[in-house]
Amino acid sequence: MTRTFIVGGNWKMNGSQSTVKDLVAMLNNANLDKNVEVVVAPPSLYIPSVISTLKAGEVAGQNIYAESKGAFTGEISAEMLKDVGAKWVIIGHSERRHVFKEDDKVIAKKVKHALDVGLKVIYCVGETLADREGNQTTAVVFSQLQAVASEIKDWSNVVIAYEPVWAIGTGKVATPDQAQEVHKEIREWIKKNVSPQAADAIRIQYGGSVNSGNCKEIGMKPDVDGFLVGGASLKPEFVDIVNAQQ
Ligand SMILES: O=C[C@H](O)COP(=O)(O)O
Repeated sequence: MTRTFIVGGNWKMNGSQSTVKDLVAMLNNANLDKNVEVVVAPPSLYIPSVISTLKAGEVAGQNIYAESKGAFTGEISAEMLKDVGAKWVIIGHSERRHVFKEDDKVIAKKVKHALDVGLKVIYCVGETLADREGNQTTAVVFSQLQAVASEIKDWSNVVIAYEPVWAIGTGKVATPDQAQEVHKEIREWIKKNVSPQAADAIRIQYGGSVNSGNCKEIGMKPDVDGFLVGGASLKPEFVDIVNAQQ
């Protein structure tokens, strides 16, 4: 099966009204590869303005809370994202896991809730440097997948982002072979634990220090179906990353 390449730009907690406007204009004016799906995740406050101005792709939230509404100061819900027109949400990002101490249980609950509400999910998994050095990469990634598999059966609206924690924001990108090896293991896991059809269809992005210089080689690997880009998604080189498959 041909999987549509998908490139996400996670803007994290960066930008201002003016830089967000500039980024949207840059994307709208770029000649982006029509065969690549583009999703950008602005900070929540800027989501409505990006939705109303971006022509070049769809919009994601960077996080949600697992409940629909209520006394959860500071949080936003999947329903709210849906209400303002977002199509996607990123869940389980390494910064949510490590800075905000979200565990697999709450993350899995968020994935289920987002899918129930009708959002598509970019579900992030990945090992720390200590995990990798202790040969625990697949054990960690599989347990992150299992947590979600305990909550959902249908993975058709899920994209998996494999983001080794040691590669995020560090400039230490995984080699194409390292990325391929884990992506292949993830696909095998989906085959065994969900279904062969799901394994064939699911898209697996690589994230962690992706830039215009390294994306082509990683993107050529057979089990790499896109990227989740942080730092470089705030720069003009994001266009080169989207267009790297041409
Ligand atoms: O969500 C994106 C990842 O955390 C990657 O960030 P980075 O490209 O700045 O390393």
